[in-house]
Amino acid sequence: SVPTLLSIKFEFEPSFAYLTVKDRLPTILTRVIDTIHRNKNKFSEEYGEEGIEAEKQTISLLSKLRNELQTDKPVVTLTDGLPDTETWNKYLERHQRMQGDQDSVSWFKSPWLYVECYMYRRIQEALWLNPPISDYDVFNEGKTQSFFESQQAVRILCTYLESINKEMEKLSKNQLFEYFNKLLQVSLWGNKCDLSISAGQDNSQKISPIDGLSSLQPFILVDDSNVVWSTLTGSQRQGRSGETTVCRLDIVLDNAGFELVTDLVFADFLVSSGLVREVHFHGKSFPWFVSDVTVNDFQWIIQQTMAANHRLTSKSGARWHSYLKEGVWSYHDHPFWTLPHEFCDMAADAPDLYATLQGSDLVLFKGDLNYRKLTGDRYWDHTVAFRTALRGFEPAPLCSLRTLKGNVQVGLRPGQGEELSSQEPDWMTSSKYAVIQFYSPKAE
Ligand SMILES: O=P(O)(O)OC[C@H]1O[C@](O)(CO)[C@@H](O)[C@@H]1O
Ligand SMILES: [Mg+2]
Repeated sequence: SVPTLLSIKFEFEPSFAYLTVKDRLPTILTRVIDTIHRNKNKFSEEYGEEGIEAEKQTISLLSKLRNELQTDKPVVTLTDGLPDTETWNKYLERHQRMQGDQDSVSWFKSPWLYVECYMYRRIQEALWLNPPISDYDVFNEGKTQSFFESQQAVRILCTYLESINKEMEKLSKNQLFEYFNKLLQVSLWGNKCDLSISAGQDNSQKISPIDGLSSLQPFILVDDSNVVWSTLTGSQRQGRSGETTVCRLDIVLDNAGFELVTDLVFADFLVSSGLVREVHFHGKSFPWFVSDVTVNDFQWIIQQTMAANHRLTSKSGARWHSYLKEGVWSYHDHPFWTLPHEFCDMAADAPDLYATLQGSDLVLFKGDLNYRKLTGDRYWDHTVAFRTALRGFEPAPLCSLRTLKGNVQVGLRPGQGEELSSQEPDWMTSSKYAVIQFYSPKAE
């Protein structure tokens, strides 16, 4: 049977979920309110009286939201009348029906995944109800700052990439496999740099992303990188016999800043090496979970890389820009990614997006939130098969690249979870451990 959803006050207090809602979410909200207030003059310069009024109204809505959260008030319907508003309100109704009455769905008595996603949607509602500051990205400062504070690591990575590109033609398959593995792991550990777990505090990349890889290897609990490699090379082989079906890769992105650079470097290597013909990137439709990538972040980081006063970094940026212009790379967003839904609901609730992913040869899911949605954020036993936890979500061969920052992990060996719990009680939430976890419906 399917285990229940992770809730906030279920097992024992303080759970990571409980501490998230009790401490980190209010901290994130306070930072948002502070950011808007600090930009009061900017809004009045840009929009005059209207800007000042919008700032005031938005802050009062966000203060009300923080109070509702901290006093465990019932979750309320959205009122901003946007395309996904009804979906959110229906989802609330569904939970209210399941829990029996209107007021039972409250901040601390609801599934963790739901209320955490709901908070970011409510932040957006507060802005969307107050044009002209509707499109203001309350997390932009943190995202740009974390990028600038990762500059040294960005340069090291682009220098490494350019050195590979220089000798690409001469590389043997084994050498190609070595570089593939390294850059896959760099993208994996890039996921440590999310600003939600740090409640907006600096969480940029300080150490060299390449040199540290071997010391991090023992912390990869599930490593399916070999199957990812054979999936890519398998698809390519068909291409080489003249059929034009070489691999299409989709990357469901997570955080902006350094993590996005690691994803772009990996995608660049796969295209330059001929392992992949095209890459489709999937981002969020609005600012989400503090640091998740939006279209503005995606374009900004490529521009910043192009404009870098470091020759090899700007060379990489220029190539990325040309990939976008030529259509080798494309950026997409879909409202489904900013809903609280488990991915096993995608085929029914977002059939267009499911069909899009079915056109891919491999879908990479970056990060912890995507993993929680892949597995339904439920109390699965650690030894349950990844396929079981996916509950029918199998649009294409897929792989999660995730550092553990939430209380769900499946596909472990018998005893592996218990052993980790005995050594480190917070092994699932410290982002010290990671997984490269693959599943292919084709393999079944
Ligand atoms: O950016 P990521 O890897 O999805 O991490 C998001 C973080 O936010 C959380 O929701 C906790 O607030 C966890 O999922 C994770 O710790
Ligand atoms: Mg994130």
